[in-house]
Amino acid sequence: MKLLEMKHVGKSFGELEVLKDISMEVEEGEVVAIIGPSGSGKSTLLRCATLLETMDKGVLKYCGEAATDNAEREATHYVSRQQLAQLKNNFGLVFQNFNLFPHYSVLKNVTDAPIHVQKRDRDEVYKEARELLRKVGLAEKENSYPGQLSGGQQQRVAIARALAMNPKMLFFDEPTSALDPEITAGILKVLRELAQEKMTMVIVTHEIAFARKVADRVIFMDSGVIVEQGKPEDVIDNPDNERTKAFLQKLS
Ligand SMILES: Nc1ncnc2c1ncn2[C@@H]1O[C@H](COP(=O)(O)OP(=O)(O)OP(=O)(O)O)[C@@H](O)[C@H]1O
Repeated sequence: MKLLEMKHVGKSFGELEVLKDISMEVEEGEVVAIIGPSGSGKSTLLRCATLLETMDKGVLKYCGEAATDNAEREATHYVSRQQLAQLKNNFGLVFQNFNLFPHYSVLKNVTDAPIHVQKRDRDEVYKEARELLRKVGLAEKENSYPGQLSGGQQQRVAIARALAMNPKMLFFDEPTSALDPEITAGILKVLRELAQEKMTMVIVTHEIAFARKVADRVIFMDSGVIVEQGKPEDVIDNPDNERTKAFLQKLS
């Protein structure tokens, strides 16, 4: 089953055309890494996929259900606000800067939205949240505040918080770029465990080694288009396209 479909997506900021006729799909259970040079449109694509940015053109679907009501390639109209809120329940988001509530404890950061937004049973949410904190290796930290944690620990709280909403898929925007390599390994471990449990994930990353280790499929973007995509061993180790080759060579 396709959890995410984007067809012929276009997005400009003023004169700057940032996404040019992008089409991509994500299958249930797949881990997709999006790589590419700075300014190639990776974050904008992720922001369009997660309804943080409106597209100018194109179709967006979650689990076959349209978030846009337009015909392909015509101006985009999103479904109603209420439907949008429901569609947002399909996915969780993890950002580079963690976005935790500084005045909430770790446990409250994880439980707040399931209780107050999803209106789920309090006891059940607390039980699940403690299990999630154990899973990301932070069981001992439930009463700490974000400011008392390292960057890597904060990022693991952010992952637990996203998982607490029971999403069908998780989107990550540069989850490790604020972290040093040793701490990145801890995040990689958590993501690999999630991948083993068949959590569907889309990860925008600058880190090619990270993409290679975690992704089933790598998408290389340049200047607002998808230039090449496939298995990490093909796209990263054996790219077909000259632009991909040039990008990877520059990094090595
Ligand atoms: N809200 C905005 N208003 C105007 N221009 C924007 C906005 N958001 C992004 N851009 C521009 O769109 C282009 C693509 O940005 P985007 O952040 O999607 O690239 P990226 O591939 O994620 O880059 P990076 O790897 O540096 O994060 C850049 O030129 C950026 O300056």
